Amino acid sequence: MASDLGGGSLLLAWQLKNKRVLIVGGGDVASGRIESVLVADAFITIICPASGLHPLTRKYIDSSDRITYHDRLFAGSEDLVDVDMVLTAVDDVEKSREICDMCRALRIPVNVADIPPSCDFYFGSQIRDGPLQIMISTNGQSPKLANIIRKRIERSLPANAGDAIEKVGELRSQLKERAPGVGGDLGKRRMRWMIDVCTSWEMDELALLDDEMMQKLLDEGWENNLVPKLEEVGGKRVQAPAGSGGFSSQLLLPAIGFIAGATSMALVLLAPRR
Ligand SMILES: C[C@@]1(CC(=O)O)C2=NC(=C\c3[nH]c(c(CCC(=O)O)c3CC(=O)O)Cc3[nH]c(c(CC(=O)O)c3CCC(=O)O)/C=C3\N/C(=C\2)[C@@H](CCC(=O)O)[C@]3(C)CC(=O)O)/[C@H]1CCC(=O)O
Ligand SMILES: NC(=O)c1ccc[n+]([C@@H]2O[C@H](COP(=O)([O-])OP(=O)(O)OC[C@H]3O[C@@H](n4cnc5c(N)ncnc54)[C@H](O)[C@@H]3O)[C@@H](O)[C@H]2O)c1
Repeated sequence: MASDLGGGSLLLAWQLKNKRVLIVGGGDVASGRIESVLVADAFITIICPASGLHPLTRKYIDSSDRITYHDRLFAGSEDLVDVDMVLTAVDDVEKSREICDMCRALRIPVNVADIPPSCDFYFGSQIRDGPLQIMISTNGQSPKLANIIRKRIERSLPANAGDAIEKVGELRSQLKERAPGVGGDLGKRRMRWMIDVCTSWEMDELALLDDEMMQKLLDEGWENNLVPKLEEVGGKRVQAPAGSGGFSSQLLLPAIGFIAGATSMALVLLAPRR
């Protein structure tokens, strides 16, 4: 119901590839920002006196060709030219506010680590497993609880979710090459078939897909509008070690854990603000 909506933030997977991110500050918090931004394939400029660099920040500067480093204090709006995003993590509240005001005037999205009202977006506690990305946000209420909840969710995830997603991604792109086009009846059939594959195969089975199996799945499955089983495309289930409770319980327990993790995350994300 529309009247129940509000009080949250927009959750997105922001595509930063080859965009320019300015990080002001080089301490502990900045080093975490650098990692988050490098994962997203952006170009980074760091402005911070060398005396304030955290060892991790120094390591990133020395090892990444995506980072341009300036050994000085933030100089003013000339540092904001051609910048797509600004992250400040400095121990100087007045300077932080000043940088935020300049960014807002230039309409550059900005995050100020120590002043939530000066943030256009917040960071969150992150889980990454290949293409799987989970962010836990408490919408500014309790970063430490976000960190604790992340650890619980991490423990409950299926071991090979990242592999399964990668394989399904490959299958999807091969299917789109075989049956190209956007929208229309073909698009609907493509989506229906992908949904059927993902729901009728277990996560462990999807993680086993190789090129040959994908080819068979497309030749025999997609072309005939059906979903063959793992064995029918030449795959073999991995035998559970003796005494482990067998294959189905091996799959079932992580699945229950995942649903619990996802539910707890949803509860956190949807919890009303105080
Ligand atoms: C999730 C995480 C991501 C990351 O930074 O990468 C993150 N903070 C993390 C840790 C952490 N931060 C702080 C503590 C000390 C304990 C505590 O205060 O709880 C710890 C815990 C620790 O260090 O273990 C202190 C703190 N944080 C903020 C302020 C300013 C303020 O609130 O006024 C103060 C000083 C408060 C004061 O002076 O008292 C503000 C923000 N911190 C956010 C994110 C955004 C909201 C996230 C959300 O709503 O969930 C937001 C709003 C802005 C932003 O940073 O984007 C990362 C955990 C990653 C992980 O380990 O998994
Ligand atoms: N958002 C969060 O998760 C979070 C967590 C902990 C602390 N904080 C807050 O974030 C801020 C940064 O924390 P930190 O632990 O990285 O601090 P820090 O002291 O380790 O680092 C601050 C850095 O800013 C640099 N700096 C100061 N003024 C500058 C300027 N004008 N131009 C360029 N660089 C400048 C310093 O040289 C230093 O490298 C603090 O105010 C802290 O209270 C935020």
